[in-house]
Amino acid sequence: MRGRRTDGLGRLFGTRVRLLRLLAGGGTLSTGLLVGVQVVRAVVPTARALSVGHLVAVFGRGQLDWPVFAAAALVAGLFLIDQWVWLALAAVRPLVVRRIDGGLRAGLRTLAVNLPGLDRLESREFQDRAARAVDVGTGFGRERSPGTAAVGQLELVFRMVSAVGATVLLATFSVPLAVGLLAVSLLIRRTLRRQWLGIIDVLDADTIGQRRNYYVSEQAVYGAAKDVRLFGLSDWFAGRMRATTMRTYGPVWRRQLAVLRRQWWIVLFSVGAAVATMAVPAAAVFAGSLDPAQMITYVLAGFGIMEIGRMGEEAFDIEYGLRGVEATDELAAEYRTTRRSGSPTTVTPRRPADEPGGAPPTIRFEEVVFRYPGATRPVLDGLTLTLRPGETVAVVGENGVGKTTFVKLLGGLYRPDSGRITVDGVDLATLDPMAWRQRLAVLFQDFVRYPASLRDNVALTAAERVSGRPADDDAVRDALDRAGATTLLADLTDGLDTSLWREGTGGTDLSGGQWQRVALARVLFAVAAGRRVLVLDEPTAHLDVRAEAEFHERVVSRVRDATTLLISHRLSTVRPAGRIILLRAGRVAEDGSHDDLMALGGGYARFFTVQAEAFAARERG
Ligand SMILES: Nc1ncnc2c1ncn2[C@@H]1O[C@H](COP(=O)(O)OP(=O)(O)OP(=O)(O)O)[C@@H](O)[C@H]1O
Repeated sequence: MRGRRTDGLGRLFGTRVRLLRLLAGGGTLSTGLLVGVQVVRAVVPTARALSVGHLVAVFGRGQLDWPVFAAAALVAGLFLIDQWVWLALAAVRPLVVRRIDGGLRAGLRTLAVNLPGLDRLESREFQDRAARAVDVGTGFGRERSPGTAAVGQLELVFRMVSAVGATVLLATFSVPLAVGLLAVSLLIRRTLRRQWLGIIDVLDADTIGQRRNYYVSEQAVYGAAKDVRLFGLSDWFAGRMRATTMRTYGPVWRRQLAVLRRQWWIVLFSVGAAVATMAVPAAAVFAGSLDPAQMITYVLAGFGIMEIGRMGEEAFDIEYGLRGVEATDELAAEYRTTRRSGSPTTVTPRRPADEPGGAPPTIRFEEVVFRYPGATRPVLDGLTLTLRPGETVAVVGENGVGKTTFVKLLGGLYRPDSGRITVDGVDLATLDPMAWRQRLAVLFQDFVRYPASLRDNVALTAAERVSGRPADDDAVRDALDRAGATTLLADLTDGLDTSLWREGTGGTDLSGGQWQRVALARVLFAVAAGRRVLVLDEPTAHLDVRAEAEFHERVVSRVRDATTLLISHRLSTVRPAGRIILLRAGRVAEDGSHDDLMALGGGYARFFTVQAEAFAARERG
């Protein structure tokens, strides 16, 4: 809970102005229309009070002439306008809201994409803020976002204008009554706001609610669909959902009950204000100082003032959406600070890396130490290693020893805590990260299955090859062929144009092994496009035995002019590599050819023997 409401008036005013400024992002025409509608809504109550009073006055003359009809038409017209503005509001409001939210999200997207490393992106702080910034908070069945907050603020401004207009009108009869009614109404509003908005703090502090959505949608419907059916997990999911719903809404319901119990004095004040609104003008009529027509005008003006005491939805819109605006501002400010301070995630362009297509570089890890944020132990702990241009190096080691982490550091996705990584003698930290990455082609263990055509799935990661012109289909076919996906291509009815997005229209899906071949073709295409460091993290994990056996011959040995880094637990993938490195405890424990390491009789030899025995046993069995 942040206690924003106890902050000073200056800050409150500042945030309100910030919300109004957001309206500029809603588009000139739509925002202009919205303002127009709000002006009409603000004017209607006072105009209605005057027009009804006027109608009664002209009616009282006892003649059915044109002034009577004109006054009646005015009252009816105002009634109709009041109805129509709602229609206009329903059309324009969402447009303005979407535009404001879209603009803020686009800014956030740019910010996230431009953060060069993953460390900031993965930090809990960043993720909390990003989640808050794009949260549409459907807690009370109504969307709340920065856009709705800005529009709500505009609505509130005009509700105030409307109340002030009614106050001025009533003040022509009685200043104390007008000012008193306005003061009581504002007090009621302030109290209601304080009472009800506490609920937003309860919802806001709730991260379990987000997990609730996880049980309902993401996992239950798609990701875990097979498990749910095969293991009969639907009751488990439903139970988790019920439990998290109770944890989320239990406190909210208790808070709502507590607020309702405290409404008695608000009722008293409201009834008192309503009685005064009617009794004071009525007394003046009895005293002969006011005629009945004027009395109606002033009574209606009084009720017009009291309208501001009603806390509309806009108060929730403002308060909830403000959290998104604040989170967006905090992210933007933090990003600016990061740029200025030149911290490890700075995006300031530095020395250009060599262009793609040159010779493979010499890469050195010098005493590199790296620990994930929040982790107790370093994953890499004094890693020293040189990758010479054009060599094929296999990296092996137990699960979790840090092989993928090593690749992430090589890609500049994280920076070492100490030590350094050099590229042809130049510290990687001083290179332009984007340019450096254009020299790498990395197939991660958890490669991405892009919802796009087969052609795009292969060609899109070498954007420098295809940007501005259509992908070279021969090069795409060649990459697919080398990845062993020729049969797959032949089987697809639309060839390279086949959409691999099953959820999309006419799309198809592939098996795990087929996807792996497509992902492999992607990095081979990138190497053919000039990338000079090829990294293959478990590239044979999904392949069948024959494809695995052919892998070195078909794929690795045909890679020219690039350094190849192979990470695998499979001996047939690792063994033919010219050099094998065993990682242990965050450093290089063994380094040499297969024969060297077998002769050493250390960890690699044990790893090899266990696998070879298991394989032989399988063959015998
Ligand atoms: N983003 C992350 N944040 C925190 N810890 C992480 C993160 N990614 C990996 N780790 C931890 O770092 C360690 C090394 O992980 P890494 O993925 O590099 O291992 P690996 O050697 O590639 O393992 P495997 O053989 O199972 O693929 C593990 O203990 C893992 O839990």
